[in-house]
Amino acid sequence: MPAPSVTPYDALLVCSFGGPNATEDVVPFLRNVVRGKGVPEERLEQVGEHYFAFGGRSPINEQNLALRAALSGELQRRGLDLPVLWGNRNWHPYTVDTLRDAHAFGARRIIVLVTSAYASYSGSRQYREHLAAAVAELDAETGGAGLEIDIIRPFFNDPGFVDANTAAVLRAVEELPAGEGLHIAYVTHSIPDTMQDASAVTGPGYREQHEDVRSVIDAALRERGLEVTSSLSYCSRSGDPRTPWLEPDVNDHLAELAESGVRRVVIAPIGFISDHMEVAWDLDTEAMETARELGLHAARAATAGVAPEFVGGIVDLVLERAARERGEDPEVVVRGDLPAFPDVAPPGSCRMRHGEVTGIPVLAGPAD
Ligand SMILES: CC1=C(CCC(=O)O)c2cc3nc(cc4[nH]c(cc5[nH]c(cc1n2)c(C)c5CCC(=O)O)c(CCC(=O)O)c4C)C(CCC(=O)O)=C3C
Ligand SMILES: [Fe+2]
Repeated sequence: MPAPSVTPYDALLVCSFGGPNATEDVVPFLRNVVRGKGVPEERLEQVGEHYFAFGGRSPINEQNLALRAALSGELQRRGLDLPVLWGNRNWHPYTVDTLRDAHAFGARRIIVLVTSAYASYSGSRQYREHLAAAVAELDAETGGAGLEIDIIRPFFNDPGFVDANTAAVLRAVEELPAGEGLHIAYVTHSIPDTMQDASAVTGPGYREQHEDVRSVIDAALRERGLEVTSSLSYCSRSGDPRTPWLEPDVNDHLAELAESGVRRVVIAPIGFISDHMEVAWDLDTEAMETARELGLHAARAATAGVAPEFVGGIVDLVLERAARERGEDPEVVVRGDLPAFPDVAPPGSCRMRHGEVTGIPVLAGPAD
């Protein structure tokens, strides 16, 4: 077996959503996020209040810095020489600025970790539109920067991600008092039904990807003798209230669970990789309060964050892709029943945003 190598890459870019750092950032950040999206003003004001309640500061930036440091540490531990960079879609440091610096320092070929585990318009195609725009902007500035960018495939079924989530659910179960009626409420970000349908055109859809992870974690719990029931519900719905989004909402769902005799519940945010605002507000603040009001014992499972399994899995994915780019045929390991997503998805996948087909240029990459 050849020695692990990051060739042909010059850098790993962590490409994330971004979030405000201070009160005065909140409104311009939100404007960036919803530009052209038709999110009603009342919803924006509501979400603004969530950020203001946290002093105008999203936890997401510190979490991405921690992830960058953990990835750097793991690469160094394995003797791999690959700088790790960070850039965002919606707030500083913007991807284009990070890429401009990387290019000035001589980077030409960059592998990108998009910080969404699941493929859908929001979690994959939109990042590819964003990266294409950044590369085009640099090309225009430099008369052809010649940056080549590859994106790591969606990693929802990567052993590192799944194992980190399994371990987190097990720890959360231990926080609950002993007793009957244990339910694992897996939670993810809701998306419009049209976005769900589009995610399922060329491969397993967004919901189906989550169902796959749910069944792997359930099986791991049962293997340890835990009797559980489980479900998938959704948080953070946005948009026009008349537009259908994936349901049930986690709060409504908790009420149904309490009604049906569930007494102990683990809220497992498998849709998110860190405890950013959706988790801190929609789950830790709102859903946990709902659970308390319903008299449920509830514990929130940790997100993957910088769990060693997760970080190690991402480095494995970098090595896997690098090997393929060198023309080798590396082993590909997944958990669950779904296959690994292709490096470059078939044309037409995840095209639908809110019912309209987007005509925005994209980089070749996962989910299209
Ligand atoms: C699937 C999905 C993920 C999960 C995958 C992933 O992890 O990436 C995700 C993550 C995130 N979403 C985030 C923030 C926001 N998302 C919004 C709006 C929207 N999200 C959507 C989908 C998703 N979003 C959609 C379909 C919309 C409607 C508008 C549109 O079509 O795009 C809005 C506008 C206000 C509102 O209406 O909520 C905000 C502020 C943050 C940062 C949090 C922080 O600051 O800590 C993160 C990580
Ligand atoms: Fe979002």
